[in-house]
Amino acid sequence: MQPIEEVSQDTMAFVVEPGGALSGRLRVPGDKSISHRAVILGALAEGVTRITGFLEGEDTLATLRAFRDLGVSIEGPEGGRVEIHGVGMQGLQAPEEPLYLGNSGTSARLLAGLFAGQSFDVILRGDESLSRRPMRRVCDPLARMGAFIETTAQGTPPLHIHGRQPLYGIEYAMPMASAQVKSSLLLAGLYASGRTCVIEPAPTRDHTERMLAGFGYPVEREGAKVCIQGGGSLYGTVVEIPADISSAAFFMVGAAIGKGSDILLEHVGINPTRTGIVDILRRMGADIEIKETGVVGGEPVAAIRVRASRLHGINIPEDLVPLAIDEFPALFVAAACAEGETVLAGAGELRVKESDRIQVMADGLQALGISAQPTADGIIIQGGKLQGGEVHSHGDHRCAMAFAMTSLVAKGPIIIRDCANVATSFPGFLELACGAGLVIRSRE
Ligand SMILES: O=C(O)C1=C[C@@H](OP(=O)(O)O)[C@@H](O)[C@H](O)C1
Ligand SMILES: C=C(OP(=O)(O)O)C(=O)O
Repeated sequence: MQPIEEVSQDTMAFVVEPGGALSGRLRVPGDKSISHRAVILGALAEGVTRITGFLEGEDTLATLRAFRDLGVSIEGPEGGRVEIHGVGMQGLQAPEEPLYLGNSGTSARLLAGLFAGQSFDVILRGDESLSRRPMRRVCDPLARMGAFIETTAQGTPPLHIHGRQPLYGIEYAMPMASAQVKSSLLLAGLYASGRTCVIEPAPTRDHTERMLAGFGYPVEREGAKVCIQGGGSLYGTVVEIPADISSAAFFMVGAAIGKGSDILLEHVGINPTRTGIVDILRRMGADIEIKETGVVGGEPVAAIRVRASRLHGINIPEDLVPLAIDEFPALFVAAACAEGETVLAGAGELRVKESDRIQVMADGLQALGISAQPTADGIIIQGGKLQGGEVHSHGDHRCAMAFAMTSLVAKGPIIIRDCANVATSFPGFLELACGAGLVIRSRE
């Protein structure tokens, strides 16, 4: 295995030229959340799991590498295909070294839950950004289940997860709407005695629950409460992963704002816990057509057509926030191009993602001449004319790709700094964006 580059190469910039329009048919890479879960459950299953559409991005490759380091035999990925020879619930082996998870919060939080129930110790580490992400949100409830996990004094990684701790099922009402926290506890719950129940303050993505069922593990849902009984088994299966709506989101926004644009995004996952972007853009006046084309791996998929239209500012309903949580950098760009004011509140979680996405986007939009006022848990954006200029993504993949879309309406060239992490969720973004009509190149 190649040595892993632990210090991010923060030198890569995108340069985008003004103008252009998006057109054609695009298929963005596989869903990141579903790809992580397919590897995790495939590794724990009895028998072989065959995955297609796997996201070959750095985040999901970090999860895959972690299981190889725990003795799981995994073939691929090659063209999105991965074959996992599951070792069963008790078959993971102690890793020789700490596991390096790069930029991936999902890997750190989900694996913390899973490893809490093992018979060996594991240390989880990450890059600069992951080393700042809050982990008490999983470590505290896991401790209530009997886990023993050490963090830094700030509650951040590295995480030292001590094995050989008997776990007990609990009922936990999450203080924040987080699919990572829910999934972490459910994975620990597989190893706990009794029932583990998680209550959500608002619906969050439910890929873990759907996929557990797909691997033959019963999951009960009663309203906002999801429960599993520990001690069962998972069975290898076939998992077809749809294109990631969070990656499609950049092109949805680009097509909505770019004069003359008309694109068709193919085979996109439209799980209702992920489609907040569609609801919000439609409320802003976007022209979006959705043609459901089937269900793959327990997830609904669709072709999404977006044509340019005049957008107007809105007050974003708070109940849509968890359903569009990763799409706000792109939505802020839509708001910057809309007529009037867009107000977002109840989205404090954006401040603890790969970057403080409220501040980073506000700074960037201001640098491009837009009035963007951060608040404690949101932002107020006045639509206006975007100028050219220089913005900084602070190593945040979603901010980098969102800023790239501003070129469709900007008056001058834009330099976006620190874009290497785009590969964490969207390998091939530059080529796909170029092919669709964005005038974009990278610069070292
Ligand atoms: O469970 C998941 O796969 C994810 C859940 C969300 O995080 P939170 O659980 O922190 O909201 C999201 O932002 C992240 O990109 C992926
Ligand atoms: C927040 C994200 O991912 P993670 O939490 O896995 O780093 C994201 O991809 O936008």
